[in-house]
Amino acid sequence: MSVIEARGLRKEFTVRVKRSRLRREKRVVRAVDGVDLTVERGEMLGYIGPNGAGKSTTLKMMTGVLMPSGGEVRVCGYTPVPQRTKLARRIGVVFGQRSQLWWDLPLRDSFDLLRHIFRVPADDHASRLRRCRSLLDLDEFLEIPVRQLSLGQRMRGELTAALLHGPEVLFLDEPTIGLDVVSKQAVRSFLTEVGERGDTTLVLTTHDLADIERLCKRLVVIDHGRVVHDGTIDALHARYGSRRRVVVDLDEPVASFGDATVEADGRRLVFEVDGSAAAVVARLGGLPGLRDIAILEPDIEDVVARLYKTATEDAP
Ligand SMILES: Nc1ncnc2c1ncn2[C@@H]1O[C@H](COP(=O)(O)OP(=O)(O)OP(=O)(O)O)[C@@H](O)[C@H]1O
Repeated sequence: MSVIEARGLRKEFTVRVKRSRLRREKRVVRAVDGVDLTVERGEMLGYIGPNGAGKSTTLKMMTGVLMPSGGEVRVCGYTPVPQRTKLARRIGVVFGQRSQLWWDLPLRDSFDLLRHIFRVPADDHASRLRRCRSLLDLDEFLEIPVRQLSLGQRMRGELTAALLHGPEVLFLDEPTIGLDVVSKQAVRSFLTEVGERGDTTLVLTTHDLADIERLCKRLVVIDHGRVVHDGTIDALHARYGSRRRVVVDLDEPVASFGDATVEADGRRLVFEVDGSAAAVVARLGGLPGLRDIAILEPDIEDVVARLYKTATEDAP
């Protein structure tokens, strides 16, 4: 069953652009330009795109913060803006740059207030909070006012706050932005656990592609407000002909070796292979001074960079 349905979803902003000292012109920015999207229950969807592509605007329309200029969107069966209050009970939202917590209150008090606002039965609240406390290590800062928390601690608090009422869909806009590696890992492991239970749909925007690789099977790429890819990460690699690389380091330089690219003054050979690297490795036996061999999987950063570049070149 689909929990999100968008058809021809559009959002335009009218902005005033300074043309000269006295002249200002109105310009229409098409932030989201006809997005079609269906998301099924339990999916973990990565929604990515370059800066200004329209990701946050899409999420804002899906969560009832912004009214679409055109098209349709339904989330959990509701039309987000007019049915915002009902929708709020069914979704959780984490916007990395904004907080849903009470700045001056200890984290625990924010959680209690949310329980009352969403009228969550005490047992459900307690069991969800217990789970978040253990998975996100909240105990050491539960009693500290939110304004004194580090970014990583606050983000763990935000995730908890977004989940305490048991939402069906969790919207996450840049949830790992600015976090150190340990906090990033904590957030990713937590979201993996949430996703694997299968009852919460995750929609995640991020510029950190490691988040996507770790969490999302399906990737939707948007550019200039339009969807330019919708499919698995593997499909993206296949579309852009990503290949594995065998990198061979040598003690002595060589001028050439078969179809390898020679780098580092002849001390490094790089082979590109489709599928198994065994045949390349077998050919290396006769090479003198073989120091090291590494097999590198296709890099999602490279593929996505190519995709953004192509999409920008094709844009109207
Ligand atoms: N309130 C607004 N008024 C005018 N223009 C806006 C407004 N909000 C967004 N835009 C414009 O709409 C476009 C899409 O912005 P949006 O924030 O959705 O992009 P994004 O993909 O989330 O970008 P980023 O990765 O940089 O956060 C941009 O050109 C932006 O300048």
